[in-house]
Amino acid sequence: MKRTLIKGATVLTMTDETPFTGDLLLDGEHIAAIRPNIDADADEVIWAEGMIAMPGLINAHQHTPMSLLRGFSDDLKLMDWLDRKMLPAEARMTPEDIYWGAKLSMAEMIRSGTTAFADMYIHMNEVASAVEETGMRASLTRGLVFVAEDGGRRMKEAVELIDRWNGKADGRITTMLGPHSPYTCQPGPFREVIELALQRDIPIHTHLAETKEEVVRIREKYGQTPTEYLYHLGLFEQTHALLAHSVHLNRRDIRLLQGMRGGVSHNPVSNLKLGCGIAPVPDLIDQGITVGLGTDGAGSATTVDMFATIRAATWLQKLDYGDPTRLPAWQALRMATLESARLLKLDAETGTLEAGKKADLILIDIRKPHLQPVHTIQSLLAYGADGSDVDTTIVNGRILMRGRQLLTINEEELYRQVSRRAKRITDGL
Ligand SMILES: CSC[C@H]1O[C@@H](n2cnc3c(O)ncnc32)[C@H](O)[C@@H]1O
Ligand SMILES: [Zn+2]
Repeated sequence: MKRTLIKGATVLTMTDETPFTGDLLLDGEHIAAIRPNIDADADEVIWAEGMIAMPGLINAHQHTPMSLLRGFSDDLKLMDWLDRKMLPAEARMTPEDIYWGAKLSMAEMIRSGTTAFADMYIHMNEVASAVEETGMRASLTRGLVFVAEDGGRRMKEAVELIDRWNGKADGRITTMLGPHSPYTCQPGPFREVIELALQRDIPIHTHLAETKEEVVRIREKYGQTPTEYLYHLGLFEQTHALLAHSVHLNRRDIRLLQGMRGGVSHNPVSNLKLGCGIAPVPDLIDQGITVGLGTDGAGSATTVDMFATIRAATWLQKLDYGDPTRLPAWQALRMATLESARLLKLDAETGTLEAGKKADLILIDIRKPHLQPVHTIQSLLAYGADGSDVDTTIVNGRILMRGRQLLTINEEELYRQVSRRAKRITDGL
């Protein structure tokens, strides 16, 4: 097993707010030790003076292949964007397109310090292959829309994905079930998915209350809010549910989520760009609900840089409340690490730097004008850093990027493939 020694970093474990100067010893997939000074034999030594070592960021809501649709359709309302632009483009995507789109997202994520993500899309076998090759950690979900109308094909694919990939790629791949949303999944199929999730102990990944239009649609159809709809289907009783967005929740909705397993992925950049609204993040946290951070797909958010997401999350709450004490830097960083890990059920393995946990970590180069001088590390990370400040990305003890060179992805070939495929998919739409 390979041993890697990282020397002289400013270590922010994310277990508490106090950084220290020290070393990390990685033994195979795990962190073997973290302390001020480690003298040990290692196969590789990384000299990390001037760098912050912290847990890799965890993107709790992605649609990785949508990077092929980045910039294809902007400045539309969600339902128009989805129905008129995304769905027709997705109908043209081949499994190979999905593979290259997913890889493009993974290149961007590794480059900007993300080590794990939750993904929901179609042709997920190809996404899984890309995860296996790039070395990232992921929780994968076959998105389920209108399953009552396809003779069981999508449900079959969802189950096949779980059977084929759960626990694979050295345990880096886990799986979920993905009823897309209250407005695309009718009560019968949604209930079936919940039962299956319970039988097989698989978490559920879904979208909830993203727009006002969704709230109106669900009220017209079922006489309930989207949250009440999912509550009455039994989603929050026993399943671990990852709820993307949860922007339009009233007080009663928030009470219905109290005590749930799982929690909410807040996706501020996507919400801002689609004009969806501001999620009630402080109220959710006050009620003890886990809130992590995600980007959503690049088709809506344009960027999947989690540093941009952290910054947007804090600014949005400060603006919304007219109060700069809301969602401070430390809390936003915790959302992007440990809280997101909880949403993916990966908090025993990642989300903080601790001996015994998986070696998923990043080194951020702060020898740059916009990251000096250093008063408070968490302030620099949340308000000043960009993904491009990440120097090194390590997942499961394997170095995926070093000195900003990707080691598991051929970028030249990647850009050739995606530009050709993106043109074909969107031509004339
Ligand atoms: C069936 S796979 C997932 C499905 O979700 C669509 N999608 C991407 N972003 C969003 C969003 O913000 N809200 C709702 N649906 C979204 C994507 O285009 C796929 O069709
Ligand atoms: Zn989404």
